[in-house]
Amino acid sequence: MRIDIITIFPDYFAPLELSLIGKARAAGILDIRLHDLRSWTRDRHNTVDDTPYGGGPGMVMKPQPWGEALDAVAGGAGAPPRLVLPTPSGTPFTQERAKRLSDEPWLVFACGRYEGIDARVVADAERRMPVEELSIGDYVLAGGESATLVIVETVSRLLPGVLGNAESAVQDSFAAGAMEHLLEGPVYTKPAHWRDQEVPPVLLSGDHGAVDRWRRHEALRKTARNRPELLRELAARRLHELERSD
Ligand SMILES: Nc1ccc2ncsc2c1
Repeated sequence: MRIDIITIFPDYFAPLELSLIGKARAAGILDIRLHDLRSWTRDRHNTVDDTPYGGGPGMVMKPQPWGEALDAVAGGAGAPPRLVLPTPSGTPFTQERAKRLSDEPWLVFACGRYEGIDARVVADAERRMPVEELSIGDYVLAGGESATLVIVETVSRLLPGVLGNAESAVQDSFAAGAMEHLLEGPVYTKPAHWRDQEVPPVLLSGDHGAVDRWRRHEALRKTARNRPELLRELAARRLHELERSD
């Protein structure tokens, strides 16, 4: 997979040289390219923003640098990339959406700042490529860079060869499988006794069936406490499956 990231803060993406993603880049599994949006500005101050039409607070990112950046990065011959625009007003980014993005051969991320990017940039891009506006949650960030890091990490770890055998076997909280859609319960490692706390005896019992039951019970408890709506969705899904099988 090729990933292009257009941003005014290329250094923000230094973490993509580390760990699993850094190794995947070195192995040629991932081709991540960073582009400084200011390279496409025309004034001596490298201006990328201006005041919003219609008034209001903050600044809006100008269309001209973005239009020319997307022309240069995504405008070549051949199949266009999918443009991913992280924005608080986007559709929710989920593991399911990450799986779909991981099937794409080429993604381009447009990292907006300030109050956002002039809307004509997306309208212009949609004439040449699919565009996906994604939100990673309902809170205030300074821009799209941290969201892009989250999306790139989530998508990249799904690519063949990125995770080692050990990691890929891990049942992440939201991965498909026996605990699908449940949160992970507590985990333990050596020593069995630490600061007057014991590891739950069932985990030392060697009874794999009992361990599985205990883990599912703890996952249900954690989900009921922290994300009760996931349990309601799980119950509704199971009821739907039962009704279909009747
Ligand atoms: N403030 C904010 C919240 C969510 C989000 N997702 C992608 S960019 C962004 C920015």
